[in-house]
Formats: sequence, structure tokens, C-alpha cells
Amino acid sequence: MMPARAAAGVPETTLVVPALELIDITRTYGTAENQVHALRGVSLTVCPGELVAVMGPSGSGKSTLLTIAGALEIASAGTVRIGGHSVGQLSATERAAVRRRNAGFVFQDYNLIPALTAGENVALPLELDGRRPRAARREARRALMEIDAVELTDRFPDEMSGGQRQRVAIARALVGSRRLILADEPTGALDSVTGELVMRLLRSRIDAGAAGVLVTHDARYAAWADRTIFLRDGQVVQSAATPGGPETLLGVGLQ
Ligand SMILES: Nc1ncnc2c1ncn2[C@@H]1O[C@H](COP(=O)(O)OP(=O)(O)OP(=O)(O)O)[C@@H](O)[C@H]1O
Repeated sequence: MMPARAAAGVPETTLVVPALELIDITRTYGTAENQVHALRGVSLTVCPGELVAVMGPSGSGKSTLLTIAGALEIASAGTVRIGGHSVGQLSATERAAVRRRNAGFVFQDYNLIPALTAGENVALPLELDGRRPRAARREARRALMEIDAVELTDRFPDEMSGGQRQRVAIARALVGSRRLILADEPTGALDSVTGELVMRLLRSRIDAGAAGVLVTHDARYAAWADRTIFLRDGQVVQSAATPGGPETLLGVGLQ
């Protein structure tokens, strides 16, 4: 008998191109006796519609993993594919273009451009990608509105608190149609209500088809992810689905 999906004209298997593939990634800093092995053979695949949380003690390699995932840094060994494109062989300019089009980044230190207002900071990635300035500004304003920060549109970063800068940085990561969101402690400087708002926004982008990697120390926020991986000394020591919320993540001995 013909399977129901085939009978309905639906292909049996649909090929999903992962938004991010890290295959056997190693990252070593320094030389000889000063060598630090930040990542040792880490593999991670994140598909559209999936949010993966990364937890682990300080120095375990979480930020390194994220910067390599976003092609900001090059791996010492291993393969990185973003949206199916291998980034290892690309020039710095080509990598920047792949990153800009595909990935939205929230950095630990926000990385806003001091000479630009919040609105201009958020609009910048769209403008760099060829969007007309007025349309980019309109979209930036919408992104700021979503995160309850539209009143910051005309303010410069040094006129904002840490939490306000963080909200602008999140708007910049989510603006446009980026298919991969990489967030390093995006809730660090935020009160718990705003933290929840950020996670709801991130989750709705993921549910609309983006993919995400979220570095967090907080199991409450990791519970918004579909899966959590735990790093220790640059290696994945555990990977757990999170259907039951934070309870499933507690008690794994992370300090
Ligand atoms: N640019 C660098 N040069 C030398 N060593 C580095 C560099 N970046 C990271 N490291 C080292 O690599 C290891 C992993 O660092 P990483 O910042 O990825 O850890 P982390 O888990 O994000 O830590 P935290 O939670 O404190 O942010 C650490 O030992 C760190 O000192």
C-alpha cells in the first residue's frame, strides 16, 4: 500500500538545510606552552525553527563557539557551514557578507557604534545590505518598538543605561530577516520582565523559521530553547532536550 504522505503527493523526506553546522571544531589560542584549547572537537547542528542553548562554566568556550558560529572568528580546525555555505574558504569580505545576510548577533558587550543613534545602529545592517535608508530606518523603528525601546531611537549609546543598550543590541540582531540569531547572554543586564520579553521575541522569531544559539548562565532562559548543550573545557559534555522546562536542566553540576 502506498504511504499516506506519498499518496497525498507529499515527498517522503524533505531536505532541510541546517541554518548552522559546526563539525568537529577546534579552536586553539596562543602558541607552545601558552596554548589554550578553547574548543576541542565540538559539533553542533541547528536547523530552522530550532533554538539551542549553550551553558557551561566560565571559560568553557561558549563565546568562542558563538563567534565561530557567526564566522567572526576562524576555527583552528573543523568545518563551519552557515545556511549550507561553508565559510572556511571565504575571504574576510565574503565572510562578512555571509554573516550580515544570515546572522544577527547579540554580543556580551553590545558592540553598538558610539557615533550612531540607536535607530541608526539598528538600521545599519539593513543599509549595508542595500536597503534604502528610509525603509531601513522604518524597519529599525519597528524592531525597537517590538522590544519596548522606541523612545531610545534618537539616543546615542553613551546616553543609555546598560539594559537600554542591550535592548538596542537585541533589536539590531532581530531586525530584517536574518535566519540565524546568535546571542551571548542577551538577558544579562535586563530585569526579569524585560528578560522574558526578549526570550518571547527570540522564540517567536525561531517559531517563524529562524534558528538560534543562545549562550546563557540561567536555566530559566535555557528552558525557552528546544535543546541545551553543556560545555566544559571546550567539549560538549551533555546535550539535553528541554521539553519539561528548567527542571530538566538543573542538577547537572554546572558552577
Ligand atoms: N582571544 C583570546 N586569546 C586567548 N585566549 C582566549 C581568547 N578568547 C578566549 N580565550 C580563552 O579561551 C577559553 C574559552 O573562552 P570563552 O570566552 O569562549 O569562554 P566562555 O565559556 O564564554 O566564558 P564566560 O562565561 O566567562 O564568558 C578561555 O580559557 C579563554 O581565556
